[in-house]
Amino acid sequence: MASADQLLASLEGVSASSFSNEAERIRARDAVFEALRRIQSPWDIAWDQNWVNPAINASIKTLIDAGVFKKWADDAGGAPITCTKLAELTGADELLIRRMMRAISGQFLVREIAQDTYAQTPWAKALAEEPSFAGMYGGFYHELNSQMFRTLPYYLKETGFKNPTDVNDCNFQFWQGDKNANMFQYVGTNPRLTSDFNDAMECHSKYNLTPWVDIYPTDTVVQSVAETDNGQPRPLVVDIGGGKGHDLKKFLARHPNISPGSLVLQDLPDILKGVDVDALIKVQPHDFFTAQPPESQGARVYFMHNVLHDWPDEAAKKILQTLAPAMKKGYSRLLIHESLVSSVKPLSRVTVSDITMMACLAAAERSEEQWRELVASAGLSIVKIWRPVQSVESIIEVEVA
Ligand SMILES: C[S@@+](CC[C@H](N)C(=O)[O-])C[C@H]1O[C@@H](n2cnc3c(N)ncnc32)[C@H](O)[C@@H]1O
Repeated sequence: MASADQLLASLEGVSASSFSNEAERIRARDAVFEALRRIQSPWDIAWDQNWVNPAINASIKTLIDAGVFKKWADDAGGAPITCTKLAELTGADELLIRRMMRAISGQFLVREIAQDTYAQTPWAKALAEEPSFAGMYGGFYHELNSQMFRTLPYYLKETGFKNPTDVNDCNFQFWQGDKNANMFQYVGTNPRLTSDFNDAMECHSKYNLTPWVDIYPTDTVVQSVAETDNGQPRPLVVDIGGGKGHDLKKFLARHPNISPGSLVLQDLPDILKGVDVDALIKVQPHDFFTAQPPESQGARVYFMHNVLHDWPDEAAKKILQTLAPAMKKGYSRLLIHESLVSSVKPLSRVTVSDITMMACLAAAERSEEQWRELVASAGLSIVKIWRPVQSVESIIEVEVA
C-alpha cells in the first residue's frame, strides 16, 4: 500500500497533457473522480453539491460579467495578476473581486501563486478566448436550466412521481405557471436567451462531442451522384434544427469544394435571426412539424443533431413521419446524431443530459432499443449505427423502409 506521501507525489504534476490520447485522458479522469468519491465523506459530497456548486457558479458568472477573464487576457496578456490590478482593469470593487477570486481559487480554477496573486489555468484562458465557452455560464443555464432543476423535484412530487411525457404539460409549464408555451417557444421570444442557447449548443459541439464528419464517412455523401430536379441539383445535406450551423461548418471545412446550395441550414425563424454562416450555406427557416419545402425535398442527407432527444416519443415520431415523404427511397439518408444510453454503466454525460431533457421538455435520451422502436414507428429503418469509441454520441443512419 502506497503511503499518503507517495500517492500525493504521483498525482502532482498530472495534467490534461499527461496522456497520449483522449481515451487515456478520459479513463484517468474517471478513475480519479471515482477515487475522489471513495475518499470523500458523505458530508464532503453534500457540501460540494449544495454549497460549493451554486456559490462557485454565481462567482464565475459575476467575474465573467465584470470582464475579469477577458481583461486579464487582453490587457494583461494573461500573466499572473493581483486583484488590485483586476479591479483597476475592470472598474469593479476590489474587495468583491478578491472574495470571488479566493473562492474560485479554492476550487483550483485559477492558481494562487503568491498572496492575492493568481495565475491562469486552461479553464480561465478558455473563458477569455472563447465567447461560447463563457456562454456556458450565461442566461441559458442561470435563467433556464438551473430554474428547472429547482422545480423538478416539486413537480414530480405533485404528479405522484410519474415519468413525464407531455412536452406541453411538464416541469417547464409548472415552473412558468403557464401552459401556453414549451421551452423552445419561450426561448425564441427572448433574443438574449436565444443567443445564449445557440452559444451553449455551439459550445457543446466544440468541446463535448466528436465532430460528425469524424464519425460518418462524409466522402460517400460528396461522391454520390447528385440527384437533380429539372436540372437543379438537390441539396447534399439539410441540417434540420441546426441552430447556428456549426455542424454544416464542419462539413464545409472537410469538403470546401462543394457547389452553392448544397448545404441547407434549417431551424425556427427566431433562432436563425442573425446567424452568421458561409455564403455557400443556404439558411432556410423551417418548422420540422411541417413538410419539407419543395426545394429541400429529395436531399442526399437529412441531418438531425440532438434534435429528437428534445422530444418525447409521440412528438419525435411525428417529426420523423413528417420528414419521411421528403426522403427518396434508395438515395436519401437520415443521419440521427445522438447519444445512446448503454444498458450497463451508461456515460454520466448521457445520464445527466437525460435528466435535463426530462426537466426542460419531458423528453429523454434513448437506448439502442428505444431508437430502433422510434425509427420503425415512423416507417423508417436503420441501416447502421456508427458508434465511435470513447465518443459521447453515435450516428444512426436511417433510410426509407
Ligand atoms: C438541442 S438544439 C440542437 C441544435 C443543433 N442541432 C446542435 O446540435 O447544436 C435543438 C434545436 O432544435 C430547434 N427546434 C426546436 N423546435 C423546432 C421546430 N419546431 N422546428 C425546427 N427547429 C426546431 C431548436 O431551435 C434548436 O436549435
